[in-house]
Amino acid sequence: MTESDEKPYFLGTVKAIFFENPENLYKIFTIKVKKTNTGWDGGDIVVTGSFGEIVEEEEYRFEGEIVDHPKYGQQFKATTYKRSRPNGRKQLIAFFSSEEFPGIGKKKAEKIVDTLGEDAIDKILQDPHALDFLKLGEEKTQNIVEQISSNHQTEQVLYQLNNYGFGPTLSARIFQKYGAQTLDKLTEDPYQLVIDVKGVGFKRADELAKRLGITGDDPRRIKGALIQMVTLIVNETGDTYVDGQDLIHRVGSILRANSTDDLQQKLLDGLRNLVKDGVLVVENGNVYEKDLADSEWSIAQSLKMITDSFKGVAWKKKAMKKELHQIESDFNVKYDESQEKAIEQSLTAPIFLLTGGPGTGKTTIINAIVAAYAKLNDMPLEPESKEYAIALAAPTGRAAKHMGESTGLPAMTIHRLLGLTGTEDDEFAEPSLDCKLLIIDEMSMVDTKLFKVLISAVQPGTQIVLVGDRDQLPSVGPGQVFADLINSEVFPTMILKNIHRQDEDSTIIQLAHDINEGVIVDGIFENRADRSFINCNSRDVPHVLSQIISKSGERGFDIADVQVLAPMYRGTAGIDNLNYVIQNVVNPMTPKRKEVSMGNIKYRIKDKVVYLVNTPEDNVFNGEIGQIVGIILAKENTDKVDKLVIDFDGNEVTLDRKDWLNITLAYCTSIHKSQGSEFEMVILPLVNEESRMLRRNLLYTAVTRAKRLLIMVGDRSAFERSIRDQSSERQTTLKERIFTSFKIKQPETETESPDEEVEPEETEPKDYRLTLDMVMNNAINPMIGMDGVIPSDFMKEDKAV
Ligand SMILES: Nc1ncnc2c1ncn2[C@@H]1O[C@H](COP(=O)(O)OP(=O)(O)OP(=O)(O)O)[C@@H](O)[C@H]1O
Repeated sequence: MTESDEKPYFLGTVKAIFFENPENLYKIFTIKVKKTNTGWDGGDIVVTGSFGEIVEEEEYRFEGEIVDHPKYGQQFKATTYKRSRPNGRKQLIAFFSSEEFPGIGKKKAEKIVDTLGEDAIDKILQDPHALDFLKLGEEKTQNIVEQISSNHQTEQVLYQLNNYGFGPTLSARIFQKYGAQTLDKLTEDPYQLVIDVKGVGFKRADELAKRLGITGDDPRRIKGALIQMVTLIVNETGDTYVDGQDLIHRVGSILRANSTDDLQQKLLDGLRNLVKDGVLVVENGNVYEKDLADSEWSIAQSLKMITDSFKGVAWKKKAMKKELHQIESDFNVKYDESQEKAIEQSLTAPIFLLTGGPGTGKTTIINAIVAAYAKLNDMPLEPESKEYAIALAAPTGRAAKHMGESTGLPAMTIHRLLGLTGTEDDEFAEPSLDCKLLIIDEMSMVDTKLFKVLISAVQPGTQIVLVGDRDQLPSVGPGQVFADLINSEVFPTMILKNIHRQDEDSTIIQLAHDINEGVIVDGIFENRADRSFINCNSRDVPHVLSQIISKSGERGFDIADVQVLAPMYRGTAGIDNLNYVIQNVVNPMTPKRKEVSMGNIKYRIKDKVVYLVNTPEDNVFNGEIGQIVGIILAKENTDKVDKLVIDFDGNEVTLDRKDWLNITLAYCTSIHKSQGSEFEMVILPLVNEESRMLRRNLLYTAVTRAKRLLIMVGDRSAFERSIRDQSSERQTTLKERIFTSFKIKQPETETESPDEEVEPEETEPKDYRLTLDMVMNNAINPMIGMDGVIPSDFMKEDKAV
């Protein structure tokens, strides 16, 4: 279709930008066509692509291709673009006097063109002092020069990133990170991207490196592979460190293609340099991301500070006993022995841990603690009052809501409490909490990094109560903070065992407790009033689920109360397919309905969706479930953008298309995501194909989400396997950090004989672990971690290895 060998292009003036994603620079706008080689004669055309700054009413040249969008028809998908330089005196005067350059009116613009001529722009780009004659003052002149050159640079950089194969999102992130220096940084060391830019992995950096001629065992390549592998492994396993031997082995095999005999030595050198640069930490043969290593130390030290700064309580034990009796009478409850002890300990200890399965009274105890604390400390239980200093928080929006409802007091997500945004900015946040009593619910979901920020924010003298169920799934992010704190036995802890929920017909809670004990009871697959099991293979799961859901209405369940929980996204019985299937059963498309799509997902009014990020400004948080109540198409609103209106439990939020990546369908969600939420009816499909995921804590977590009805579907053996297989503990060193900070002698490990003096290793290293240890032991300052602040130049005294 082109008239010449030139790439297809359009030259035209931008009329209206009607979509703009600030995160990835993706834009959609129309242009008034001035010239093209495509033969297009359809008038204005819609242009899409990722662009730096695009100014309306300005002229650009776009290269790319015409595509046929299934819904919007023919558009021009631009891969590169260039702002047309204003041409001739008239255009140049209009350019300089435009709104882009405040302070320059028509007179001054004329003066610029008269003085610098028609190549004024080039002259300014080459010589930042070219405009000095205008005598606008240093700052103003500089602003104008920067504006002109930044337009110029952004275009160049994005063009080059596109050539390097980066899509719009990554290009934007890279550009935001390095700015004008992007191209220099990339050519110098493309692997630095792995460290600096989220979303760039080793493979991507490696492809770029290859184009730049960096291959084989180049130290930069080794460094990139090491750092990426550590991140990959900790996120995959949930451990806070990686075994050094394993790391060297795995990285070695990635780089194998060009391996040389001394690759191993080079890997160790690479590791040492990363330690020197403060990116990784090595200790006892284990390799940590610096941030995770620091977080563990920081947690331990904060806990110690909180413990040390607690000066005891101002009231007598007798007063507490009396108050508890009063509360029992007010709440009409008689606490059992362990519950009573839990309340007493939480009121008298600086840090108290409370764990228990469903129905053991955790919420009941939180209520008692709050009431007793307020009374004993003469604090009004009125959040508006100046003296009120209790903070209640949980890791998810739903859990926080539950906490708020059951206490009648304000409760919020930990992110909100700390003023975190859930974005990369949080890395630099240093929040401070001014409460006197802090209670965290669903503590098992809190990961190492979040707990570090939370506990660092606590001020001396604050009392802390951490509540959760240690047998549930651990946090999504690395670490198992709650389990580690309990296992350390450093803090007073109560494990609640008695089930108090009084419902005669309820067998779900007992089932959950049996599962937790690893007991495969005879009755598990028998039908009861509140639970049943349907045996079928994975192929039949979608069909069986459709049937159950169609009939759930007859049993009095609204679809909002029915939640399907599954372990994995892929597969016939996976979350993605089940969402698709269920949506077509409960909310099918009909010819007159509105429907919008994002990727493979279609959205209709009434669809159940889940929010995937934290947006405190809209009061919606990760994991919250809502319903689509409105679809406003681009042509129906002045913003010219498709919008979804979603009702999150009374909080209506409007999401522009660019934000739709923050939601997904929620008829079926992952068991991991369901933590901290409860549902009237839970349908739980488990099949043998998911064997990699099937563990006791997964099944236990899923079953404990069901309040009134639980329907288990799938392979009987998949359920049995889940009950039998306990997940292995995550590897962390938080407990050891706590022991060190609290100066507690570490228990001897099993391999060491307590009677024998361990002789220092004198033989030649036999394996990677010893080599690594030797290398690193020479390199590491013996004070490493002792104060939680590891100086970045601690390798300065480094000896040659
Ligand atoms: N000592 C008690 N005597 C009588 N009833 C109790 C007692 N403790 C708790 N309960 C009741 O048992 C039920 C479960 O208690 P609660 O909700 O506090 O448990 P939980 O551990 O928070 O459970 P879940 O995690 O499932 O929410 C509630 O109805 C509560 O009123």
